[in-house]
Amino acid sequence: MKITLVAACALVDADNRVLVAQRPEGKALAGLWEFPGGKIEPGERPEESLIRELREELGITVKEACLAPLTFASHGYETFHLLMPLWICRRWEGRVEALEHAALKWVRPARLRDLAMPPADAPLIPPLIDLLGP
Ligand SMILES: Nc1nc2c([nH]c(=O)n2[C@@H]2O[C@H](COP(=O)(O)OP(=O)(O)OP(=O)(O)O)[C@@H](O)[C@H]2O)c(=O)[nH]1
Repeated sequence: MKITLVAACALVDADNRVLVAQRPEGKALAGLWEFPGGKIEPGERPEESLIRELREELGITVKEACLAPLTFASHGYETFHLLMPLWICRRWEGRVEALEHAALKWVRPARLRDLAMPPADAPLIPPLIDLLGP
């Protein structure tokens, strides 16, 4: 089974809310809410790839020093196994915009449980609640 490496980020605002982004129509898992990020391309370090994805998807600039590793997801999908480290980030430049997603929203960590998210993401929620509160 092929392992796909994806770098993802929980952006956290001053009220300890987390940004989630809705996957657009036409893509796998369309309509589900995910953490911004994407596949790590050959030759890229994971942090570089995450910074690139945050710029492409949200239009923000993130410094590597502002990324802190939090946890990871390991999940077997039908055609690949996803290994997805999750960083958290509280500082960035610019204002988030849905450049590639259908919508964005800021949610309290405990409310992530009420959202339709990819199956890989469920184990990411408790560490976020532990860190940020409900
Ligand atoms: N960014 C992100 N991807 C996630 C999350 N959960 C999860 O299962 N994934 C999976 O990780 C992969 C992310 O790849 P991607 O976003 O770069 O690629 P994609 O499916 O849009 O397709 P692409 O091949 O056209 O780039 C997808 O298979 C996606 O379903 C998540 O919270 N954030």
